[in-house]
Amino acid sequence: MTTPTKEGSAAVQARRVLVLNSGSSSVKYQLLDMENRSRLAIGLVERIGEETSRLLHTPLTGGAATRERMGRIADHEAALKAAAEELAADGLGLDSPELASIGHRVVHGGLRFTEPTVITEEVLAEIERLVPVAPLHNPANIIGIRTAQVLRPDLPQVAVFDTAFHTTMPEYAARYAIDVETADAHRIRRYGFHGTSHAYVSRKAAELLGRTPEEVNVIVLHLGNGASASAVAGGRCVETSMGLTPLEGLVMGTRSGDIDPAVTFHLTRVAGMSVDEIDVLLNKRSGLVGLCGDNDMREIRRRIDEGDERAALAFDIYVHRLKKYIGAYSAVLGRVDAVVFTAGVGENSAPVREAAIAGLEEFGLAVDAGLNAVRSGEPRLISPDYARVAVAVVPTDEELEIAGQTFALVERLGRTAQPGQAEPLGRVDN
Ligand SMILES: Nc1ncnc2c1ncn2[C@@H]1O[C@H](COP(=O)(O)OP(=O)(O)O)[C@@H](O)[C@H]1O
Ligand SMILES: CC(=O)OP(=O)(O)O
Ligand SMILES: [Mg+2]
Repeated sequence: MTTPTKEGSAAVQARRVLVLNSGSSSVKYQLLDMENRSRLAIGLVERIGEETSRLLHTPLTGGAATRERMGRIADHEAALKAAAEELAADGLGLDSPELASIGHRVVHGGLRFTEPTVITEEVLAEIERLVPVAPLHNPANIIGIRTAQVLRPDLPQVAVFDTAFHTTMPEYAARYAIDVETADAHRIRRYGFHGTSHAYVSRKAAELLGRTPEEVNVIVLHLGNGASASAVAGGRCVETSMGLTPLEGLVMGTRSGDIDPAVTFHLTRVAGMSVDEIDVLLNKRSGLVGLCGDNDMREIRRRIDEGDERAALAFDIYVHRLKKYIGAYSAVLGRVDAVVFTAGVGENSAPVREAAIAGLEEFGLAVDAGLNAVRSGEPRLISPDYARVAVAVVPTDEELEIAGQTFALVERLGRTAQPGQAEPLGRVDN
């Protein structure tokens, strides 16, 4: 993209993309140069709204060190403004004519958004409409977008949706077996999340195997604080574990994953809990934290090493659920070329990977202890040569993927726009 300078004379190449990943209480951001797909700066604002907010900012050019700001950052708007100040202090301010676009991770896009989308008022209204099915995520995404629009009203803002990759799921995988009229009236179905990660990781896994994405069937296990599994056949998602909301499926840091839905009626009737209380219970006080009081796998492993039985049981429940999904998705795919671990737990916890694959030799799966113990930021195989199915660790990079999709879209639109017609960018609706 070419952007006029402030003087309106010579033009500079706008090749930078700022990526914003706004979570319920945090904002992660990265500024990337898409000329060579390199990072210029990365940062994180956490515990937004608390007295103990913290901003960590790392410039990646010029060798400067990480900077830390402690103390209350009231809301997502303040967080983003603080991040913009840090970037400006490194000479990477958002007012730069080199900035081509701001790419936003948006968690719930329903069925409508299957591609990266330039954000218009109408697109924002749709993201807003989906708040009830992504209450922890979409509101934060909306504030991130609104604040970025104020900071750079002239730039196209692009939404990249967690749900987009999963829209290829066949109807029989996406539809719940409940009354069709009720489901359709309220758009109740499996949407799936973490799609940007599942897409990126499944593609990288094919590369690791020396094949094209079209040639391989893979099971991706995205194990972060939120966790989800997906079955990807020939580059297309055919099944995933998260559902209408990011609550279903695997055991997560604070979310229960699969339970009998009748647990909710039961709690209403016998414990007198309200719907909102049950929502908090299942989303924030369940999963690993509900089982043992900790949601960080490092801490859980440390406690297990000290003989803590609650931590050991939480670990076993977490791994048992993973194993069930590996088995189920092996059946769904018929032939599996690779099982791939990614995100914080998947990339770093050798004990989780070992335990999840243990006993699956009949499925052609095995882990080599030596390879599994290697720590690396690179995609790598951890299965022995004799194993029929590869087991791999592939670090995810949602920000790079969002930046790539954002930049490709604004470049495409920049090319199709007529000279002097830059303005309609903001109204493109796809
Ligand atoms: N070295 C490690 N060993 C084991 N688990 C780790 C390690 N580093 C991070 N984790 C796990 O990864 C989780 C965070 O994963 P991440 O993908 O960053 O989550 P999110 O993006 O959802 O915030 C932590 O809560 C912790 O359980
Ligand atoms: C959708 C989801 O669960 O996201 P995260 O893992 O970032 O909470
Ligand atoms: Mg994540």
